Formats: sequence, structure tokens, C-alpha cells
Amino acid sequence: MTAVIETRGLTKAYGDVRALDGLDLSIPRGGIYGVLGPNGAGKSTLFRILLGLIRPTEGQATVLGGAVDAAGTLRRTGSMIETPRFPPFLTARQVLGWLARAQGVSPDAAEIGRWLDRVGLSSAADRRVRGFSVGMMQRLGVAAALLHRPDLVILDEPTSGMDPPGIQEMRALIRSLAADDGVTVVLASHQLLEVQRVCDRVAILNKGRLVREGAVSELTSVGERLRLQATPIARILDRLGPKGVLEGDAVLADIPRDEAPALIRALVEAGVDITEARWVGADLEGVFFTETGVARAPEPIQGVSHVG
Ligand SMILES: Nc1ncnc2c1ncn2[C@@H]1O[C@H](COP(=O)(O)OP(=O)(O)OP(=O)(O)O)[C@@H](O)[C@H]1O
Repeated sequence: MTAVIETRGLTKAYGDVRALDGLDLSIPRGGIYGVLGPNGAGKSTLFRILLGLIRPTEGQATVLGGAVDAAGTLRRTGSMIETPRFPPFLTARQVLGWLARAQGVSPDAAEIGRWLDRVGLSSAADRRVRGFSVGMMQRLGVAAALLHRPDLVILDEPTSGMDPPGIQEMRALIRSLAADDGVTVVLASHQLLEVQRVCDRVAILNKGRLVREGAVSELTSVGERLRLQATPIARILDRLGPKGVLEGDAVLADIPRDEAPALIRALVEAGVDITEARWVGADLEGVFFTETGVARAPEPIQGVSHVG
């Protein structure tokens, strides 16, 4: 597994505060990688170091196999850190032309048009950015990060301030960057469901340290249970014995995945009508709260995934 980002003992101290505290992290090339953590965990500090904006107090980081501030590294890396700001009197199209010139890339009109289209800003391309919403600014920021065709793009909270359709479009764009353009995407987000949907792997930071790292599918496969909605429910409980728990109008079956087909077959043969069968219980949110020790706010309606 080739790494696009490697950190060893990476530490950043601000007086007594250790924003990063001996972080060892290896982010593989290809795919979408999420960096998670509660406020103050050190996500932005990590990104700033990786982009050469600040220097670590101790430790090392390499990006795309080179020093973070090497010209070759910077040329192959794109980024959006916090909601970007652009000259308000320029249109979106002019912003990208201006940035392309600043980056020494020839501002190809067709290429700029394509990026505006990909981030869903075609219809607003010739509007001054002064009137743009936060979500529109985020999209323009993503286009700006990609204009020079980087191999790696680092996005800090790419969907903050976006409405649900905007989030959905950003998700599709991020997926297509990884799948179609071969760009490695590293993003930080507080939207755990979104991260679960879009990322291949995640690192969870807390107080500047790595507390968990792994493939999303691995992290979320621990503790899952099969949720069955069916009638008569008593027959399922009888069959499962201690492995079955009643949860509202459904049964949660604590069985491994490979036993599910046999169980469902047996239930159908026993005359049970199954209306729904799905795996629940393990979500990234649960992993996040367990690993960071941050207290979960009480929910008015207890979700299935939080039972037990
Ligand atoms: N320039 C700075 N001066 C002093 N302290 C700082 C500075 N930048 C960050 N910190 C502190 O370092 C810690 C990590 O901050 P950082 O912004 O990296 O966290 P984060 O995970 O990005 O948080 P958030 O989710 O709120 O964006 C925090 O305690 C923060 O207050």
C-alpha cells in the first residue's frame, strides 16, 4: 500500500496546548480518506502542516513522497481549508481564470467551464461571488482546488453550510474525483453519516492523538445485528432464544452474517412473513463516540443502532 501522506511523531504545541501530540498516520494512495474528531482534536492543524502553512513543533510529515513544502508536492496537491474567500467583485468564472493564472496554469475557458459544471455552478458562472451562499463558495473552493489537476486534494469540511441537495452533489463529486480522476481525497468532516457514506477509510483523532484508524467497512462491521420485521414475532424469538431481542415491533438477531440466509429460510419455512431484514447497529457515529469518549446527546427517539 503506497502512502500519499505519512506522519511520524507529528506534534504541534501552542503554549500548553498540544494541537497534535505525536501523531503517526499513513494515508494510502487512492480512494477517499476521512479525518474525524471532536472540536479541537487537531484536524485543521494536521491539514495546515500537510499543506506547509504551519510548521510542526516536532516530528515529520511527507506528502506524495516528498517534503510538504517542496515545489513538486505543492503542485500536485489541491486544498480547501475552511470556507474560501474570493474577491467579491469577480464572477465565479473570473475567479477560476484569475486563480489559474496565479498558479501558472493557462486559464483554458473550456476547462474552467467543465469544472464549474462539475461543482454544479454552471448557472451561476457569470454571477459575482459577492452574492454567493456559503455552499456556493464551498463548491467554487473545490473547483479552485482542482483546477491544476492535483493528485491529492485535502478538503476541510467540504459540506459545511450546504443544504441536503448540495451535500448530495458534493458527495457525488468527491466520489467521481476518486473513481474517475484517480485523485486521492482526504477530508475532515463532522458529518459522520456523510463520512460513512463517502469514505473508504477513516482516522479518528482526539486531543491531537490517533485513537482509531481503519476501513469504514471494518469499523462498522463490529457489533452489527440483523433487524427483522415479521409476523408472528414470537416464532422468531422462539427460534433465536438468547440471540434474539425484541426492539419495538422488530427483533434484533445477534448472529454472524453467514448465518442470515439459513435463518431467513428457516423462518419462512416455519410460516413467518418477513417484511424487512437489514443489518443495523454499527455505525461510524457509534465508533466515534466510543473512541473519543465524547458523551452522546440524549435522543428523543432511541435509534435502533444505539440499543444495547
Ligand atoms: N493558532 C493557534 N493558536 C493557539 N491554539 C491553537 C491555534 N490553532 C489551533 N489551536 C488549538 O489547537 C487545538 C486543535 O485545533 P484544531 O483547529 O486543529 O482542531 P480541529 O480538530 O480542526 O477542530 P474543529 O473541529 O473545531 O475545526 C485546539 O485546542 C485549538 O484551540
